[in-house]
Amino acid sequence: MADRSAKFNILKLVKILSFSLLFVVLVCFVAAIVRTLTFDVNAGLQLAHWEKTNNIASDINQHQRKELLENFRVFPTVFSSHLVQHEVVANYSHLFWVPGSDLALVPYMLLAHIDVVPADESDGWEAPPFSAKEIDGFIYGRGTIDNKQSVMGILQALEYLLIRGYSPRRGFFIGLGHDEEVSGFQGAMNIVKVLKKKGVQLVFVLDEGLAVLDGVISGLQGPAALIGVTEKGQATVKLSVFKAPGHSSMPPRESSIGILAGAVKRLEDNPMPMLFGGGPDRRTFEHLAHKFGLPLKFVMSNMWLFSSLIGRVLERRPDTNAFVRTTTAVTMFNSGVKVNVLPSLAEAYVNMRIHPAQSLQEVLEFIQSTVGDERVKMELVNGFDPLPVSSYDETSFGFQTIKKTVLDQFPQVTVAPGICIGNTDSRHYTDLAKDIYRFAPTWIRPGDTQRFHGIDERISKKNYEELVIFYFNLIQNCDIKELPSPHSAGHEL
Ligand SMILES: CCCCCCCC/C=C\CCCCCCCC(=O)N[C@@H](CC(N)=O)C(=O)O
Ligand SMILES: [Zn+2]
Ligand SMILES: [Zn+2]
Repeated sequence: MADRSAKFNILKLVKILSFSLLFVVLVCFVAAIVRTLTFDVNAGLQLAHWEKTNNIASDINQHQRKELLENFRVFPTVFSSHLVQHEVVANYSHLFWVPGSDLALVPYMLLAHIDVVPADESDGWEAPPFSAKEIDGFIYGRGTIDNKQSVMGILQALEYLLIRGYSPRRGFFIGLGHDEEVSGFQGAMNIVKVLKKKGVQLVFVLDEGLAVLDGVISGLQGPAALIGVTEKGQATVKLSVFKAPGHSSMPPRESSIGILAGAVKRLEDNPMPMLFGGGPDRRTFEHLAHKFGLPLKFVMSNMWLFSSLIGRVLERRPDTNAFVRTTTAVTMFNSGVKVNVLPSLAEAYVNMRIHPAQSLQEVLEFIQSTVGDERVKMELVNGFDPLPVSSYDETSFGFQTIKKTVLDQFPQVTVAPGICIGNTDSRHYTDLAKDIYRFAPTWIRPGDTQRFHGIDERISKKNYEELVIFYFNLIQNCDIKELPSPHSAGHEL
């Protein structure tokens, strides 16, 4: 009898538990649906009352459109205006200072770099890489999207503003580095030294980096302007194996090349863990969530449940994979001088880009344990941690002013914070500015991400003009004394 009653009680308990579980699942499901329908972390300041400082119209007439392309190198007004101070730093880099009329306003700084990575026409370019040849409305050439578009865009915008009688209320600096592609140790670092000596502090810095992605994020309706609020860290590690040299007719069981190749293969076969979901990468997708159709909108609005699923999808393509983990790239491999000599030394360079959720130290430990062979020596050539995350809330002057400028010009775009997957000169500016952003409105469409440091780097004439207008408007927008209050959104009668 007691047995039957115990059995009955257990059955009852199981029933109650099942119902409770079902109830909890149901509540979660309803909450997730409600969240999907209402989720929009990106409503922002767009409806607020912005002080109007962009009083000079940005129209470019037919004559100027022609001149804009012809005068690709010439900015006579910038270099002759009494408003602009210019100095050459470290022999080749340029620093400009345009003082503002209101000394109480903290200046900002625009950055770009004039150097480029090498390019070889024989790699298969459609046009010679230093010809700036125009094909179907695109200018082909090394540097057109990394980063001459910003160098020229900033200077051309300033040229137009000065011609049209502009003088800023908020002062600003322009820094054009000459060695960004080899880490900016001369250009950016010396510009920073000059500014530090003058005691300069900046309200924000805007450098190259992310872009307007159009059709690059699968499922997103419309283009996304991702503003880099941090950038990945980097570790360049040299791996080397020494072995006694000798005659190739009497080889040992393992050569220095073979041992090193095994180490490199282990690194490629064991990617660093997928880390999507903990930091600014998650915020990117939360900002974009309302621009996905169902069922993706449901997924993006409920990152607490689906972040690992999103990460798994993003890791499938090299450009989006870079967003979700520390990447491993073997970029150089050297050994051997003659076909019948066993080489004593084999060397390989591994370039890792460190996700914001990891540190340089963790990455070095990972390489060591993955290589797992004492014969392979490891040397850190250059490395640094991921950069601090800049502000992107509604009180963030730099982020909101850049966002407004983007949205005024491209209303169809959704703006979101992002992680810059490459490195920039701006990483040397952390002592001068708390807020550093990496963005230019360069339009990147499917297939374009491979053009960075690759073949057929190009920019459309239309996009170049848009860049000029962007900087033209941004400079004027920065003249506001402060951001509007988020509560000033217009409801008055
Ligand atoms: C879900 C988001 C997907 C993100 C897709 C990636 C979009 C790609 C857009 C822009 C490409 C990023 C290029 C960043 C600029 C890199 C500048 C550069 O090349 N820097 C050198 C500097 C150096 N030597 O350290 C670098 O190697 O990083
Ligand atoms: Zn660059
Ligand atoms: Zn580059």
